[in-house]
Amino acid sequence: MALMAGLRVPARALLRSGCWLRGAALAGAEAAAGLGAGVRRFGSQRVLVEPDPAAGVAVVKLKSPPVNSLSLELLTELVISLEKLDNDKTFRGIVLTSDLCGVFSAGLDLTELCGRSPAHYAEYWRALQELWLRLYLSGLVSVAAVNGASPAGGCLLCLSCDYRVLADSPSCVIGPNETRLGIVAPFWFKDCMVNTVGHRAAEQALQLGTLFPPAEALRVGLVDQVVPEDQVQSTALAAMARWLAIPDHARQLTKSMMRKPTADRLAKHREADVQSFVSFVSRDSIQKALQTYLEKLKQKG
Ligand SMILES: CCCC/C=C\CC(=O)SCCNC(=O)CCNC(=O)[C@H](O)C(C)(C)COP(=O)(O)OP(=O)(O)OC[C@H]1O[C@@H](n2cnc3c(N)ncnc32)[C@H](O)[C@@H]1OP(=O)(O)O
Repeated sequence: MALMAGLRVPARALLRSGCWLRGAALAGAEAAAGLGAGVRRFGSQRVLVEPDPAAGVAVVKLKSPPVNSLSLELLTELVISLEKLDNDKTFRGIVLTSDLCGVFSAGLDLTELCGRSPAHYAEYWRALQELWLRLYLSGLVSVAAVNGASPAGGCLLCLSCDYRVLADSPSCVIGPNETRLGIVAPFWFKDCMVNTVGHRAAEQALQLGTLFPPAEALRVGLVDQVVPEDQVQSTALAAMARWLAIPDHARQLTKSMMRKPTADRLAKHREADVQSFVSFVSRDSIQKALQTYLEKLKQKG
């Protein structure tokens, strides 16, 4: 383990994909996009917010090493940041990205789903629902700058945004791989997939647990653009400018018209969905499958 700014970060996470070497190039790209030195950042331990008040845009960076897995803490901090931005009239759009190299988000934190109490599972699932509803229905324009792998819950975050830009790198796979872990995506994740790629492609990807490489993700419509790694954030900001050219009230009403029926399916039955998750994840067979998967991940490391 290496110690960095008070965080315990595995050395291999820092070395991943030549992160240190690429840091300078990415900082240059950020500066070119107007988000370099001098910008006052805020946020929390795991969510960094880089505001550009003049543009009305905030870049929201997940920074929960080693892989931005969606722990209860990360979910909670992200909800708080989004709520703040949603309620601040300075901002009209957010770019959601990762502060880590090579990983956007590893999806749900599997340690939250293994060996915990039913009460914990329920609290965790409520936090995930809350994040999804807030992001999916946000009045802000949301662009995902997907600069790393984005399986399962990571893919859900991207699908909840209005537009997706993915880095063109073999490690930047994205998709709903739940079935490969022996678990099942919730119906609202399925709905998001269907709304984005259509029923047939969603069904295949969900059943097979497909992780799409960038070209395939673009072909199927899971992402809107694939660009070189060092252009992900600047491309996301350029896309944002196009979306912000539309008057907010018209765009927001249209977004709500498109998305509210999907969100309402969950919003109206949240507690039943929590209970269904708790009883599913508490099953011995599911606990065993998740533990085996987690152990394999750890052995790989
Ligand atoms: C029940 C219904 C729920 C349905 C909804 C959503 C389901 C999910 O989201 S389940 C999670 C699915 N996610 C995955 O399958 C991704 C698993 N991770 C990976 O494939 C790789 O870690 C990844 C490609 C993201 C990054 O690869 P590397 O850069 O090579 O990192 P490592 O694999 O070495 O991992 C480092 C470290 O992190 C731990 N890890 C990874 N993913 C998770 C996770 N999702 N939850 C918890 N912990 C995770 C991994 O075990 C390593 O730990 P250490 O060995 O202790 O360092």
